[in-house]
Amino acid sequence: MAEGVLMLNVSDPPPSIHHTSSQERHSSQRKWTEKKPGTGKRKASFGNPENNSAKQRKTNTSDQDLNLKNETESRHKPVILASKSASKPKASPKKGHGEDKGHDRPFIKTSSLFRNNPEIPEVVSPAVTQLKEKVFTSNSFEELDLHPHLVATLNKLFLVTSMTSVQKETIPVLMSGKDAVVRSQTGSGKTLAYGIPLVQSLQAVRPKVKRSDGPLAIVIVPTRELAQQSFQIFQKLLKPFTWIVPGVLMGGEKKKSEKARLRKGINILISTPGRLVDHIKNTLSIAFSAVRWLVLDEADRTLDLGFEKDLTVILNALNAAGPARQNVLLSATLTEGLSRLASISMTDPVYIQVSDVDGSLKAAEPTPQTALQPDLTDSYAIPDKLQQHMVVVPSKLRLVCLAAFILAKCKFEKSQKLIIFVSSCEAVEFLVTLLSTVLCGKPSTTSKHQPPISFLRLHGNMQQEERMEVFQEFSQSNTGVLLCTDVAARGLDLPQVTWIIQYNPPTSAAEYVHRVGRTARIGAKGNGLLFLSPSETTYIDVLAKHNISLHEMKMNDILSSLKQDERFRGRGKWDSRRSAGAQEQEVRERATVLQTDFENYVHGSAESVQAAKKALQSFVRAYTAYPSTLKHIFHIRNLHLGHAAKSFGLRDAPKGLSAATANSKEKKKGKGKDVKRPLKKLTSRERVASLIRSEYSSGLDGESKSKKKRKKKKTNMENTEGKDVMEQ
Ligand SMILES: Nc1ncnc2c1ncn2[C@@H]1O[C@H](COP(=O)(O)OP(=O)(O)OP(=O)(O)O)[C@@H](O)[C@H]1O
Repeated sequence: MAEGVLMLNVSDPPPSIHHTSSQERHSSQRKWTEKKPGTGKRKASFGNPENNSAKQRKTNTSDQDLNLKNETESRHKPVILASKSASKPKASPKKGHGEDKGHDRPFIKTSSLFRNNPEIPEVVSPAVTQLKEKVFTSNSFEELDLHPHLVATLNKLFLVTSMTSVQKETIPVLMSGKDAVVRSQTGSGKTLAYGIPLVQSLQAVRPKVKRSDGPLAIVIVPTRELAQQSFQIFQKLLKPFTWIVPGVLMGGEKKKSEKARLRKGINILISTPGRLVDHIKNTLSIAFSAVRWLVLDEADRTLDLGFEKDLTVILNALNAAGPARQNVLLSATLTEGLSRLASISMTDPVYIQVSDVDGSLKAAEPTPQTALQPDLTDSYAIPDKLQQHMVVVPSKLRLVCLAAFILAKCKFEKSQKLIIFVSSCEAVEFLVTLLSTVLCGKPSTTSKHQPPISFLRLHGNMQQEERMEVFQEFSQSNTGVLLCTDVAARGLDLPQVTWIIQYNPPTSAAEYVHRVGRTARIGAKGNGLLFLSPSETTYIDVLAKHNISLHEMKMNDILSSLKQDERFRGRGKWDSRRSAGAQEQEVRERATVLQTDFENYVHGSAESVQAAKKALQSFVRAYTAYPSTLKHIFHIRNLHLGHAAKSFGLRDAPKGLSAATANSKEKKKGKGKDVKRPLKKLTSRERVASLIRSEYSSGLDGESKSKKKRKKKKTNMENTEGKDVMEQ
């Protein structure tokens, strides 16, 4: 069996699984059932980091049990969610919730949130020298030998005049016809760094490019939203050059209409890898004989486990058909592994990356050892104005801590726009419903006219049309909260995001960099907050190895913001001159009221209990997907199931939770198509690949389902793609 895979099967005797409320008070020794290779099933008592010694517990037992009966009964009514997109969550509140039944529902007391938690360790973030990269240069686009209409488009449509560092280095290299490997920080303008020379080169082709020439450039990106975003950038860049037609292919769109567009002709083809492979295999009219540019944006992701095969098919198809072409690889986190691909698919590429000396970007001409400088490949440049924070939160308190943070930002501060990264689609669905219902459900007594917080969701299991709607809605809004999976981690340029919250830690330092890079773009300010449980705090050492340093925020400071919200007042009458201990007690009481609200909502209907269990299960499954290099930090045996259950509003750890069953259900739906074995038998690399595929799926798997549901009207894409629209 793979390293430390947890057996949490229904067949296991219940006492082996941790439970929270009454059980935890009596069991000082918690036991997991774990199977070790060759030893058969055995029961083992682990030094669970969340399993406190009696001494540690003493520190947390000062709080009283709270009699919350009056406070918690009928606390909130289910509401229609605040925003259009968030108004359609799957597990929407329905009759049957305790709140609807009012006094009929028996009161169930929330077990103490603040007892039996692991001690929060002292966290010392190692000192690191952060790699800094200058964003802007004083050089203007006029200095380059670009078509004047292209320069005018940049000035008037993109409102940009001076080049960023990565543009200054990359554009001349690509205009000279060379291949390039480009690494520069998130939000530094890499899209235009390849888009400008690409358009400059195609507009100069004589005789003029015709639609019927088919693709001259192929741009591969990992997600549909990024494909759409890149397509829109090309539409703008090509405004003066109406004879060159851009087009996008991506999962979730009607293949038939994509085929028709391919037949008519697309000159700059932007696609997710899976969808392009599908057309290579099934669309006769796709021809690569004219392709002279290949761009792999977010190249490290595109080359990742999940997409490796797709990329091989694409490269083979291009190599078989096309003339010599220019190749470009770009990302904020290109590592040395990329050099391998560069060496087989590129000709003497120029490496462009930040210099550690002065923060400027440098282009390194090919040498016999051409590669990203090994001493720099592990260090990721983080935007200068990005404030990075972390908070250590015991599992039981995660949900209230997240909720308190959201309230602090979105209710008591102005113009805050948050992205919250969560490890699974099911958990995103569940949390959006839970948070929007509980946090917006009860009218505030202090601010009656305050608009509700807008919660949106984005993940790989959503219908394509809705994904696009959410993406556009969140892009255009000035405030709100987007809960999402890593499907939104790469490349998306969402304006004015003020906070990135990583509620579940990412599976690599590179993913950390991309997630947090959705804020502080192009010289703007931004903030990041990483949630870690006490057993996960050594993750900061992993990040430090990549020159990433975080400042600690205290959980209690976040929770204290609940004091501003009268809805969570509890039963206490708090004196303004009270002692520090009394203040702490007030915070605890308010947090408990909020947790009780969550639990009352969840246990108010069988449907929401089911949704919570599903979300918990998917969280556990995602926890098994951390790569083996991080297993010493994120090991499933470190999870306390009862405490984790609380963070999904469940009063107790559900029985019969299995890390494997979620995967087998996914199999039936056709996800993880390359992996035939049950999840528990997969290697950790395969588990990561399987999860990545399901998140970044090009949409082929979901096609039949989406076909049934999709309306007949033409999609935005079909209406806006192509010459006709660009001429409008
Ligand atoms: N020269 C420039 N001057 C001002 N703004 C620019 C310039 N070039 C690009 N931008 C803007 O910077 C933002 C970020 O650009 P882009 O999305 O290309 O970054 P990126 O480096 O690809 O980021 P990521 O690594 O996250 O994909 C965009 O809003 C873009 O319009």
